[in-house]
Amino acid sequence: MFYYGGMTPDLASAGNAEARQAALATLGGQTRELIDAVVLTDVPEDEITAVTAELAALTGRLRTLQRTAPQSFEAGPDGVPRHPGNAVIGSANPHALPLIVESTPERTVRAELAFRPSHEGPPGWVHGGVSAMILDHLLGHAAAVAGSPGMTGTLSVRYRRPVPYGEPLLATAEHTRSEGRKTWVEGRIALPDGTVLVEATGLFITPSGWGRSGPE
Ligand SMILES: CCCCCCCCCCCCCCCC(=O)SCCNC(=O)CCNC(=O)[C@H](O)C(C)(C)COP(=O)(O)OP(=O)(O)OC[C@H]1O[C@@H](n2cnc3c(N)ncnc32)[C@H](O)[C@@H]1OP(=O)(O)O
Repeated sequence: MFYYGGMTPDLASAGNAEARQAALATLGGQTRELIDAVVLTDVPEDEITAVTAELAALTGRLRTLQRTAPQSFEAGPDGVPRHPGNAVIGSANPHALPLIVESTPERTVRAELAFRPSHEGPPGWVHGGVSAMILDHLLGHAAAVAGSPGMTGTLSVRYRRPVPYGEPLLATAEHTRSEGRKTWVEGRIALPDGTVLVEATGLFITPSGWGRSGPE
């Protein structure tokens, strides 16, 4: 089994932890809704001011108790690793889509996704850095399922066509080769008909301190 640091199958407190993660995921999802509402809102200025005041109060309530340690990778009840704080897959992170990555029996990875209005770069299209972030993560996941978890050393991205938001897309990636601690991976984001919009190659490096099971 592949574990990143801090991901421990602590079954004793699993029930409470699950309830808390579910609550945080719900908060994360509601905050995503808020972010998109802010991006798209056309309400009058006095309403903007009133909502801002309410949000400041809510922010203060959450800030009364803040954790200082990062959220770690952890095993979910189904044994699948998850990382609630992650910027790409984190259910509790409003910045995350969140991406849900599936592995295939051939050890490739895939994720159905739809970008949101808050991911806009050029007007009407997704920001190139956001596409790169998604591909970085997906390529890293492909390296991990191939047995070579690592950190991104190099990521090369080719933007073939503008990426729409609010439409279903498919991201896929696969391991191509490994040499020692270095692993090369390829991936792409495409329309449902297979038209490739963005493609990437990445070199992932297993840091010298890691075993096959991640940081030690
Ligand atoms: C069952 C499974 C389920 C799995 C389910 C969970 C899945 C979970 C998925 C998570 C997916 C996360 C995907 C996001 C991944 C990030 O976002 S990682 C964050 C971005 N990247 C970083 O922050 C990396 C920062 N850099 C570093 O930490 C270090 O420079 C590195 C990359 C670890 C390398 O350090 P090092 O181990 O000391 O490497 P070093 O000994 O200097 O060099 C080793 C070799 O690599 C080469 N190299 C080193 N750096 C580079 C570089 N940047 N470019 C090219 N070559 C390089 C060297 O030339 C050397 O080559 P050789 O001489 O051996 O031929």
